[in-house]
Amino acid sequence: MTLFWLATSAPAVWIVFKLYQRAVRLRQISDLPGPPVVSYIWGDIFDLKKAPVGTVWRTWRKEYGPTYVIHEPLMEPVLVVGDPKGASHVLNNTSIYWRPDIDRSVLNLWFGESVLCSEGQNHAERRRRLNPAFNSQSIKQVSPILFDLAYRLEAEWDDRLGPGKSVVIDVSEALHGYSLDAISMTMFAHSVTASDGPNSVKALLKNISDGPSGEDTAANRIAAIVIGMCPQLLALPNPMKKWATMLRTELGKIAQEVWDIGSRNKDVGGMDARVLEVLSQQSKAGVKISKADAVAEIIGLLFAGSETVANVMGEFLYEMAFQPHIQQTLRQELLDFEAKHGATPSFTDLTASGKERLRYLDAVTMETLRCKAVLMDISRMATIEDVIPLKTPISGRNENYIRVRPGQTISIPVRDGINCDPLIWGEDADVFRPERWFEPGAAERGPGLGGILTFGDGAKMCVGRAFALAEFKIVATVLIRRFQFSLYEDESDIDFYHLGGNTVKPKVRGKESEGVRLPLRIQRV
Ligand code: HEM
Repeated sequence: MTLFWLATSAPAVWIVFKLYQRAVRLRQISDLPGPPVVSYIWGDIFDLKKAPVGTVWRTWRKEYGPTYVIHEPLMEPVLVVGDPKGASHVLNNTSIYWRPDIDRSVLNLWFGESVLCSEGQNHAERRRRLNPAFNSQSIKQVSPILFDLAYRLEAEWDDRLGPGKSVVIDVSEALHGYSLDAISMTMFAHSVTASDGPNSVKALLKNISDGPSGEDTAANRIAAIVIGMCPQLLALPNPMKKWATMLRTELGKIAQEVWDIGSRNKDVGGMDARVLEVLSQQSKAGVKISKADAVAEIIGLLFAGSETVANVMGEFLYEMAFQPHIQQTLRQELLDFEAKHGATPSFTDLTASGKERLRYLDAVTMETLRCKAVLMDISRMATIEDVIPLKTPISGRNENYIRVRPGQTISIPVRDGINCDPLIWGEDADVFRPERWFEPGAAERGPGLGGILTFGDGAKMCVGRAFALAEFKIVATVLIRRFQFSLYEDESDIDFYHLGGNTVKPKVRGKESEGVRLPLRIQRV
């Protein structure tokens, strides 16, 4: 009887305890400004996710200032810290602020135990192991592969053009293929696009990045709420798990194969294996790296390193089509370089600093990263009580700090947030204007690398940032030098949405149900 009573009442006690903790957190920040609650059951989050980029977050920042509160389902409060000093505090105190439990559980389900879902000492060790694969020397070594892939893309689009004057291409799909091969052929000596099987890895990754829970139905919302309260339930059968299992099986096969080959060979068929190389070197030096560990890192890197870069490059091309004068100025800089040096820019030219640098390309790159950050926000959860210092006092409170309780979720808005805050970037913060990077002190204005939070900040700052920058500049210079991009008259209105794996992706306005697409008209220069 006692056992029966315990078994039936334990879940109820657990739910009451969780709700009590929530009420305490809510009370702590309940007098903060923020949008009126649209629904006590669903909170603000579902509507927020459906809104096109550039709408809701911006309105809230204008109305409530940089620090305010919004709500997840069942009134779970989320503290939005769009204050640069507060954001730095949160991102740089990794012992206090962890990635939220639900994020880590989902990442673990998708990839296994990797750098993306680890914390503390475990995270620091995993990070130390990966860092050498992504340093500048390593990226220089693999840059010829990145150039080859960019020329391959150029040739493919040239073929599509044929004898015609112009052609409309969905650039988002092509760029996805480029970025997947870029990471797999340089870090794992494997071409993902060449190995398209029945469960194509490219399609699987795309499924995950587009969001397994796709449709906004009441059933999916309830499932999200229950899983959010108890991430362990992700272990039960669910559509996300089905995809994750497929992804891990397919990528796992590749990862195991490349791990075996990579630990013996350095260079495989014109490809490289920088990650495998650094992991196996350390393994031989006595650092404990199991095959399962290596496989999880490989899957995680393929995911984190492909769709992010593809999306940012897609948005760059769209902006160039939207602002032809910026496209032309960039092209002219590249043509002038070629005329002066008798060759197109090499990797060294693209990464040069000081007088030697390609000044406008650098400015366009930084402005793209600032305005087109692929992550809407970075989430953290306080593990202990803490006080977050703020630069701008909270509206109506006149205090330049905020006290948070353990378990408090914090959202640091990046896109439409700190990266485009008028208090940091001036009244035209929302405008894509590369020239702002010629102004003195531009790179020190905000928190994070180069004054922007696109790659995060602190110990969890993006490990692949230099690699991503190299890919971006190589593709941008090869394509802009060769093609002119313009808006496709029939489908020129593109909206960007926060989708799937937390990244921003394009959809044609009025044809949203057709999924992620970015059609652009392309002509030879
Ligand atoms: C433009 C492209 C990219 C953007 C905007 C981007 C953005 C980010 C951001 C904001 C974070 C920090 C997340 C957090 O603090 O919770 C991050 C982490 C990470 N990124 Fe990237 N990323 C890009 C490209 C890449 C590439 C090319 C790779 C790998 C080749 C990569 C691998 C990772 C990994 C492994 C982490 C986790 C780092 C850690 O936890 O220590 N990313 N990225």
